[in-house]
Amino acid sequence: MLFHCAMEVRLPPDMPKAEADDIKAREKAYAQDLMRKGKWPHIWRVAGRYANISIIEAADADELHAMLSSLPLFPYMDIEVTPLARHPSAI
Ligand SMILES: O=C(O)CC1=CCC(=O)O1
Repeated sequence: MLFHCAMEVRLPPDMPKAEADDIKAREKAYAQDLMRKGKWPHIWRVAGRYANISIIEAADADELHAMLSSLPLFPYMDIEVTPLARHPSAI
């Protein structure tokens, strides 16, 4: 099933740049691995904010939570999840 995930990143302003750069690099590698596997088909930057809108494929909420909570940035993100169902007008 598909989940709409709105992620807002809030890194502590006093986090050393090297630490922030390392977390961001690990986040990118982890996310791109899921994208290559087809589990993360969309990610869009929210213009003007350190935030993204993503569509993530997971069997259920438990799998989604496992994926999201493994993100290196997870401790520094607010994530709002909306489960998506097929719209009856979709073709
Ligand atoms: O930069 C972000 O929006 C946070 C993020 C989530 C997955 C990713 O690669 O970056």
